[in-house]
Amino acid sequence: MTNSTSTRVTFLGPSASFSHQVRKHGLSWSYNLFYRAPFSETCINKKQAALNSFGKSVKLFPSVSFTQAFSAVQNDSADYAVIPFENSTNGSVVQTLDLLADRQRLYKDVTVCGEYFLTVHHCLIAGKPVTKEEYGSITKLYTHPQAWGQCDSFLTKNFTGVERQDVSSTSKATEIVSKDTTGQTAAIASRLAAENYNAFVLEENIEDRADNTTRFLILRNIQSARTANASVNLADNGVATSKTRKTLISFMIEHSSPGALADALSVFKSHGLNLTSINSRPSMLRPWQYIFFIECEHVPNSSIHNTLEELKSICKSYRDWGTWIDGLPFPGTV
Ligand SMILES: O=C(O)C(=O)C[C@]1(C(=O)O)C=C[C@@H](O)C=C1
Repeated sequence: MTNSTSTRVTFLGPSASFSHQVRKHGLSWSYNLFYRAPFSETCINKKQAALNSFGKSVKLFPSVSFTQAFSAVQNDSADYAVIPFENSTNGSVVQTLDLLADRQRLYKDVTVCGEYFLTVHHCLIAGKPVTKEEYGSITKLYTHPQAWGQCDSFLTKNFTGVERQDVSSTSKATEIVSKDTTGQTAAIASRLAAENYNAFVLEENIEDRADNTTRFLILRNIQSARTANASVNLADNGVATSKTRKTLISFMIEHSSPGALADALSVFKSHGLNLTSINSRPSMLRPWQYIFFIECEHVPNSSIHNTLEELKSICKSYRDWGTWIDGLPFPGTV
């Protein structure tokens, strides 16, 4: 697929999805991933230097689904995958949580090694110019399921009762509507996607909130020697050392035991660890049993290992998804 000297990064395709833009805009995640002490502190462009020090060029390739991106990391055909985890307006990306639940143990070597926050601005896009007065001619809308909830007010105001078609990505939605010159279909996607598929932006910034932001996780294969140096290196003495770390774990508890979840959570409390997210998905073993996902933040070189060992000892099943450098530029901001 690509030559072995390039770093292979997969994203939700086709071109110009938001996942793709993480890599286009987001050298900073590669900065966090690839930052290693050996390169010169005097480099003018440290981000580029980080990439150079990694010694590889980056080859991007699209996956048709998040499932395919997870598989690409597991079977070592991608070094990294960029996967949306949560959106500040619409909440958790359930498809991603279901892959992280990994009920069939298909992704046993997949681990999280970084994160990236992308401000997401949506546009209404069509294959021909349509004025606001003509919106009534649009009978079908296309986008990724996550985007509907991010543009709810706009859709309620302008497109109540109009058919909605889920598609695999916002860029796919744009590709579809770009071929329709009747003015009867429209997509919700980025301006970049409209430009990429020569489609028309009918309206910009249709998201409910101007601060609409999606957090993406960066995945790698824990067995891969190709990316071993890119995992969060807790021994580094560079910029990265001072930044907060995040750790994601998934676990199941004994559901019939009263207080089992409270016991699990109190492990974090007793070690003074702040939880930054908590999610659950059905276990699929029995109705009303859940897999829980917890993220906590901690300072470098903290006793996180002891905390996790304690948690593991009281859980029915347990998985450590990895530790990475907090991607927020400043606490509480994006
Ligand atoms: O469809 C895309 O463009 C994606 O990258 C997926 C995705 C998501 O699943 O959250 C990413 C960012 C936006 O929140 C909307 C869609």
